[in-house]
Amino acid sequence: MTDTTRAGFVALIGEPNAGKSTLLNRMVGAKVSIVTHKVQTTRARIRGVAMEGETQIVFVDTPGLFRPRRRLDRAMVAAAWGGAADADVIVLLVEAHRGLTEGTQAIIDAMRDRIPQGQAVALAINKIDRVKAEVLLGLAQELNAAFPFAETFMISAEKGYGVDKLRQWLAGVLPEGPWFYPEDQIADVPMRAIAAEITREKLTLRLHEELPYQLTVETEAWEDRPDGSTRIDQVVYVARDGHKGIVLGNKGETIKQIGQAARAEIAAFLERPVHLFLQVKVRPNWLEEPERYSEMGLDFKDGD
Ligand SMILES: Nc1nc2c(ncn2[C@@H]2O[C@H](COP(=O)(O)OP(=O)(O)OP(=O)(O)O)[C@@H](O)[C@H]2O)c(=O)[nH]1
Repeated sequence: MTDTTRAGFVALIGEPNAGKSTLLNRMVGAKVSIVTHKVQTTRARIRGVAMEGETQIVFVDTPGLFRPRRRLDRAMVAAAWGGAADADVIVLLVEAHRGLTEGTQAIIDAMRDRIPQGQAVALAINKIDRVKAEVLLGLAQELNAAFPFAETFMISAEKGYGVDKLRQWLAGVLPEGPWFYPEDQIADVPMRAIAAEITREKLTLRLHEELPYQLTVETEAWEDRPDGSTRIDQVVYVARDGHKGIVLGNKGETIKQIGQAARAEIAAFLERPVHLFLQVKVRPNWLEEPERYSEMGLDFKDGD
C-alpha cells in the first residue's frame, strides 16, 4: 500500500426518524458488513463499515440517542452520550421539513455540555427532497447559529443526494492510522446473509454438540412491508433426514425457540419488527456445493 491509511469512528445522531438508518445504508452501500454483529467494541455497537479510498469509516450506534422510546429529553440524551463523545466525528441529522425542533435543540444543548473541544461535528440537513431550496438556507443559518458545526451538508439519504460528498468529507477528517478491520473481514455481505448467520448462530447455541455440522441457513425471501416490518423466510438445510428431527425437536419446540431468538436479534439489528418464518429441509449434497457457502460468507475450516 502506497498511500497513508486513515480510520476512525463516526456516530450518526439525530431525532428518531431523522433518517440515520437510511443514511447508514447509503454510505455503507446496499450491503452492510458482516462485522456489524460479530465484532463487539468497548465504545459502541458497530453498525457498518464504509471504505472511501484508503480510509476506513466505522459507523457506531449510540442506542439511547438513536432509539428513545418517547420524547428525546435531556436526561436520555445525556445517558446515551458516551458512545457519541468517543467517536472521532459526529454527524447530526436534522429533517429539513421539521427544522430546529425541540428534540434537535436538546441534542445540541447536550453537545455543548459534553463534546470534547476539537471534536468535529458535522450537520447534515436530510430529506431536502421534501422542501424548497429557499427554506434550506435559512435553516442552515439558524442551526449554525445554534452550534459551531464544522461543516454543513444538504442531503437526501433516500435519493442519495449529497451523500458521496459527506462520505468524502468524513474520510478526509478521520485521523491517519491503520485500519480497524482487515480488508477481507469487511467483505460486503448482504443483509440476507447476515440474517442467515444470526439464525445459524442460534442453532449452534441451542443444539451444541447435537448440531449436525452439515447444516446451513439460507434466506429465501425478504419483504420490507409498508407497515414498517420485515418478513423474512429462511430455510435450514440439513444433510440427512435424521437431522431434521433434531433441529425440529419434540413437537417443533426446538425450532420454535431458535426462531424466537433469531427473530429478536434480527429485529434488533434491523431496528424494525421482523416476522421470521423457518423451514427445515433435507438437501443431501449441499456440502458439495462450495459456491453456496462462499456466497453466504460462511468460512468452513477443519474442525468446524
Ligand atoms: N423524503 C425522504 N424521506 C427520507 C429520507 N431519508 C429517510 N427518509 C425516510 O424517513 C423515515 C425514517 O428513516 P430512518 O432511516 O428509519 O430513520 P432513523 O433516524 O434511523 O429512525 P430511528 O431508527 O427511529 O431513529 C423512513 O421512512 C425513510 O424512508 C430522505 O432523504 N427523504
